Amino acid sequence: MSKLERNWQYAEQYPGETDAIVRARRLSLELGLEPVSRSTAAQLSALTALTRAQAVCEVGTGVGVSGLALLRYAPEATLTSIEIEPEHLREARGVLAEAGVPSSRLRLVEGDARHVMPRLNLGAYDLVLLDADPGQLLEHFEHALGIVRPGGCIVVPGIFAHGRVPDPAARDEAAVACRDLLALVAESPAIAPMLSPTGDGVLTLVRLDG
Ligand SMILES: C[S@@+](CC[C@H](N)C(=O)[O-])C[C@H]1O[C@@H](n2cnc3c(N)ncnc32)[C@H](O)[C@@H]1O
Repeated sequence: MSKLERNWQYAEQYPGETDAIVRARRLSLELGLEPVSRSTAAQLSALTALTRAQAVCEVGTGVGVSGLALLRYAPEATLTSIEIEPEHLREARGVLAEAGVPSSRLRLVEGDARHVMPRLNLGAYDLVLLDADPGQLLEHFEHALGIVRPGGCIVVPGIFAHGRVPDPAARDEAAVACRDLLALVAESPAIAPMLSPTGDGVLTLVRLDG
């Protein structure tokens, strides 16, 4: 194992998780879903604490690993979470209820994010997590940019598309979409981008004022 791989593995094993997140992670893997990694979950928890988040939006609920992480240190926050698969949303509802998250802090929306996001309030969210279909990433990003407040952030886990993005020979839909987003935000005067190798890559985009 190389030094970089050891660093990565250490960072992934470092964060402690609540019992509820551990249970959700197990369920998620049983259902064949890919939840955010441990270190990514820790970053999400810290980001909502850092931004003192009141309103968080998530695209791709899965069964709730990232949702629990987003709410972990944000006692004031409400989570709007969008999921296209009714079965995933049903499991997530159970996971979040069992974890003791009051229903008043949750808005779980069943539907395609491409149709749901345009109905959300503009500039109203402190943090928007995009963790759904990478092929639709650019479309989700355009909507996210509209609903995040200035100074808030958009977080995209899995931005390396299972390690294919850094491989120039990889030209599948997900890798191309991730590369296109990375190129777009690198040029944008409206965004401060931060790329981290956590998990399968986490791209954090701060929407600048103005
Ligand atoms: C990687 S999983 C999400 C994992 C979750 N964020 C977690 O950490 O537990 C991706 C989810 O996005 C959902 N999804 C895919 N396309 C979607 C869309 N257009 N709108 C809403 N949800 C979508 C899938 O059904 C799946 O549950």
